[in-house]
Amino acid sequence: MTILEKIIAFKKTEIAKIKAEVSVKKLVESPNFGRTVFSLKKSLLEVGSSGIIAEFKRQSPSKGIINDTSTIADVTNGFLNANVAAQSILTDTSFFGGSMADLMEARVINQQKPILRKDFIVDGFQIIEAKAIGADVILLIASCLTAVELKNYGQLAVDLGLEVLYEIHTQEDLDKISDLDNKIIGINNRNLNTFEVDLENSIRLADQIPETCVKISESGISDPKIITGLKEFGFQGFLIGESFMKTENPGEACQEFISQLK
Ligand SMILES: O=P(O)(O)OC[C@@H](O)[C@@H](O)c1c[nH]c2ccccc12
Repeated sequence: MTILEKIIAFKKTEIAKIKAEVSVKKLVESPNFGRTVFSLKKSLLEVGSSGIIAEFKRQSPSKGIINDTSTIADVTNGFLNANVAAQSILTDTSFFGGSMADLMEARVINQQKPILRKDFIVDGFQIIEAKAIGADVILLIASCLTAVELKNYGQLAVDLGLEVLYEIHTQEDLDKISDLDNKIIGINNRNLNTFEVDLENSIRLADQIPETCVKISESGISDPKIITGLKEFGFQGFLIGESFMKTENPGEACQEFISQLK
C-alpha cells in the first residue's frame, strides 16, 4: 500500500464513524452555513494580488514535525498582515496534525480572505462539513477520486456556494476532470506517493490547461524568484506551506517573502 492509499483507506473509516455521530441537519444549522463565501478566484485575479496562498501545516508524512509551537491565531494574523491572497488550513489530524477546530479558529479571525480546507475528500459529507466550519474553498485531489466522483463532488461544492481547487500531479489526473473551462487547477509539484518534489512539473503541465482556468502551483516553493518564473507560464496562484511554517515566525517569513515579489 502506498502512503496515499493508506491515507484514503483511513479517511474512509474515519468518515464512516463521524457520519454515524453527526447529522447533515446539524451541519446545515451551523451559523457558517449562511455566511457569504470569499472567492479564491477573485482574490487571485485582483489587481495587485500577491497570489500567495499560505498554508498552516504543523507536520506532514514526508517531513515529520514542521512547527509545533506557532498558534493558529498568530499565524493567521501574520499571514493576513503579509497580504496573502488566501489561507490554506490542513484539517487532517492523523497525518498532518491539523483539525477542523483550527479552521474554525482561523475563520473567526479571518473575515476578509478565502480559506481553503486542505484535506483528503473522499465523501460528500466532508464538503458539507467544510461549509459548516467556515471554509470557502475545498480541495479535490484527482488521484484520490474517479472522474465521476470529481464531477459529483465538484457539483455538490458549487451547489453549496463553495469553490473547488482541483489538484493534479499528472496528465492522467487532468484527463479525469470534465469541463475544465473556468476551473481552478492546482498542479502539485510533490508526488504524493514518493514525496519527491519537482518544480518543473508545474511547467510541464501548464500548457495542457485551458486559458480560462486559474492556475496554481503547489508545494516546494521556497524562493520569490520561483514565483517570477512560474508567472511566465501563466500561474496566478502559489501554495506555500513548509517554507513559512518551518520558521519561528511564519507570518513574518511570509511578509518578507511577499515583499520580495515583483
Ligand atoms: O509545504 P509545501 O511544500 O510548501 O506544500 C504546501 C502544499 O502544497 C502541500 O501541503 C500539499 C499540496 N497538496 C496536498 C494535499 C494534501 C496535503 C498536503 C498537500
